[in-house]
Parts: sequence; C-alpha cells; structure tokens
Amino acid sequence: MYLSFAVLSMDISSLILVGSAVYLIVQLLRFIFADADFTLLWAAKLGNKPEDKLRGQVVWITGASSGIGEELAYQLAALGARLILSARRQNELERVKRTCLEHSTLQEKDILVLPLDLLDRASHEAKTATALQHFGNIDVLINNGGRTQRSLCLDTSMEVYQAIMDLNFLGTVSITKQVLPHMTSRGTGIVATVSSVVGLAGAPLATGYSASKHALQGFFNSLRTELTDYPGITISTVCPGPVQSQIVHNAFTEELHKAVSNAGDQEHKMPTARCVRLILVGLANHVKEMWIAQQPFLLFYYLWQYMPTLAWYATNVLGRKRVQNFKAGLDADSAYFSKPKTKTS
Ligand SMILES: NC(=O)c1ccc[n+]([C@@H]2O[C@H](COP(=O)([O-])OP(=O)(O)OC[C@H]3O[C@@H](n4cnc5c(N)ncnc54)[C@H](O)[C@@H]3O)[C@@H](O)[C@H]2O)c1
Repeated sequence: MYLSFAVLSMDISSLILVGSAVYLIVQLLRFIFADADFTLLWAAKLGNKPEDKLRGQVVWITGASSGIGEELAYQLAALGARLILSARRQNELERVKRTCLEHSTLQEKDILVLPLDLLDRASHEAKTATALQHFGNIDVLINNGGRTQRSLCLDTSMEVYQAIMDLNFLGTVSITKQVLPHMTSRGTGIVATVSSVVGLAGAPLATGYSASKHALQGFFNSLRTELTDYPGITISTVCPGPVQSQIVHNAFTEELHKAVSNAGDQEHKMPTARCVRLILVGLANHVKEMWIAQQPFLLFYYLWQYMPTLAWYATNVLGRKRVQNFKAGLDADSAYFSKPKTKTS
C-alpha cells in the first residue's frame, strides 16, 4: 500500500532513475555470481544447445582418463557424440568407456579407446590414422591432456621445465598438426584446447605451467588467423580457473619424478560437471575463447584484460600469500585466503 503510493507519487524521471538503479544492481549481482565470460553466458542462455549441435559428431578427447577429460566423455556420450578416448592408461580408458556406454544409447563401436602418450610424438601420425580408419572423420579435437606444476622457480630443475613444455605445448601442437590437414581438406572441424587462467595471467608456483599455457594461447591465436580461408574450422581456447580434478595430485614438482606432498581438498573448486557443460556450450556455438571460473577468479580475468595495474596489485598480494602458504606446507589452493597456521595432511 505504502509502496504503491510512493510509486504513484513519483514523477517519470524518478521512476526511470530508480528503474536504472535496480537494473544496474541486478546486472552487478549477475556479474558477481557469474562463472563464465559474457559471450559464453549469452551462448548458454540464447545460443545453440550442445544436444542439437554435437549429437553424432566424432570427438577426440586427449587426457580422457580423469578430471575434465573424463567428464567431457560422460557428457558427450550422454548427448550422443561418438568418441575417441585417449590418455596413457588403457585400463582407465576402458573404465571410462564402460561408464559412457552404461549412461548413453551409444554402441560399442561408437567409442574408440585409443591409448596415447602425448610425449611420444612419433606415434601421433599412426594414432590419427587409426582414429580416421575407425570413424572415417574427426569433427572435434579436444586437446585436454596436460599437467600442472607446484614448485618455486629457484628450486625447479630444467628437466621439469623441459617436460612441461614437451607435454603441455609440443604434445598438443603435435596432435593438432596431425588432425588439421584432415579438417582443412574437409573444410570443417573444431580444435578446442584446454588452456587455463594462467594462460592469460601468471601464477606463483606454476612458472613453467603458466609459460606452457601462454605458449598454447600464442600458438592457437596465431593459427586461428592463418585459417581465415577456412571459415568452417573453429579454433577454440578454453581458460578454466580452478576446477575439481586430479590436477594437483598429478602436478610436476621441483624434480621430475617427485610427487606433490600435499594435494589438498578440491571441494572448494568449480564442479567438473559445470565446467564441462560450459565448454560444450562454447563448442556448440563456436566460441573462440572461453573464460570459465567461479568468483573471485573470474574477476581476475577482467582485471587482467581491462585494468592490468590493479591486477598486478591484487596478484602480488594474493600471490605472496600463496607462496607463504606453500612454504608453510599448506595446500596452496585451499589455503589461498587463510592464514598459514597449521599444516593439513
Ligand atoms: N583442474 C583445473 O583446475 C584446471 C584449470 C585450468 C586448466 N586445466 C587444464 O585442464 C586439462 C585437464 O586437466 P584436469 O584438471 O582434468 O587434470 P587431471 O590430472 O585430472 O587430468 C589430466 C589428464 O591428462 C592426461 N595426461 C597426463 N599426461 C599425459 C601424457 N603424457 N599423455 C597423454 N595424456 C596425459 C592424464 O592421464 C589425465 O587423463 C589440463 O590441460 C589442465 O592444464 C585444469
């Protein structure tokens, strides 16, 4: 009653002012709770549905044995895409294949388990030939396999830096170079590469990892323009923030064969299923670069893009804390915003 009286007694300009303020507040709240860049959110709301665009497509996923790659396999199988599953361990890929078949209408022949080591570049030509022989074509290549790093630069051996670049950068380039001629001859295809927020910005404890993802960004941003005569081919880079997976457990440390001592709890990170759903929306809509992260990480993307000075300030404050946490024996991720008082197991 009081509200309607107040609204009635307002003149038009006041109403417009209040309306604009409400609109701005709603937009601000939407931004605060957003977990992807605006292009991707727009595509999720109004664009093509993955169910319509990816059903029946042949999709090759590297790193399909765990984390984001495994979830990509499940969601793609559920919507009817045919799959080539690659990683090093055949038994793990067979497990993923069985789960895909149990939760989809796909047949045995619709999923090819193709064990592959990204480091064994000499094998990539034959692996690609096997995939093409089985399905006749490859519609989508998802370069997902890779490993992160948890070590300080001063402690990290050159062998580790070499291994990170060999795996994340050269392994990905090698597979891409095998698949691309097939796509250019057909004039159609998608090459999607899982980069990272640290492919756009930097992160302490991940100097080599960040460099390898920056290298991927540079490579694929350049390749995209080389392929402008092939409008049917999409080069897509995916930049997730922290996502639940085995990535910290599998990270490189300062020495080549030394395991991470404290992988920490992954619960606070973005659920794998949500990240993968957004990736599939991006693929269905041919989005060239996808930013996928919960807050406050997404905000960092925007700061790096539009306010680098502020981004440097925030990065230095939080990055220093991250290094302190790491040196105190805490998991650098889950302890990011907390005091390094106690050591977690
Ligand atoms: N989880 C995150 O927070 C996060 C954030 C940004 C980007 N990423 C990227 O996402 C991708 C997937 O990582 P994830 O988080 O699912 O981690 P994960 O460790 O769970 O999965 C990595 C996959 O890569 C495979 N792999 C590792 N070395 C390989 C090799 N030599 N040959 C073939 N396959 C190999 C693993 O077997 C596994 O299947 C990676 O490229 C990673 O850099 C992850």
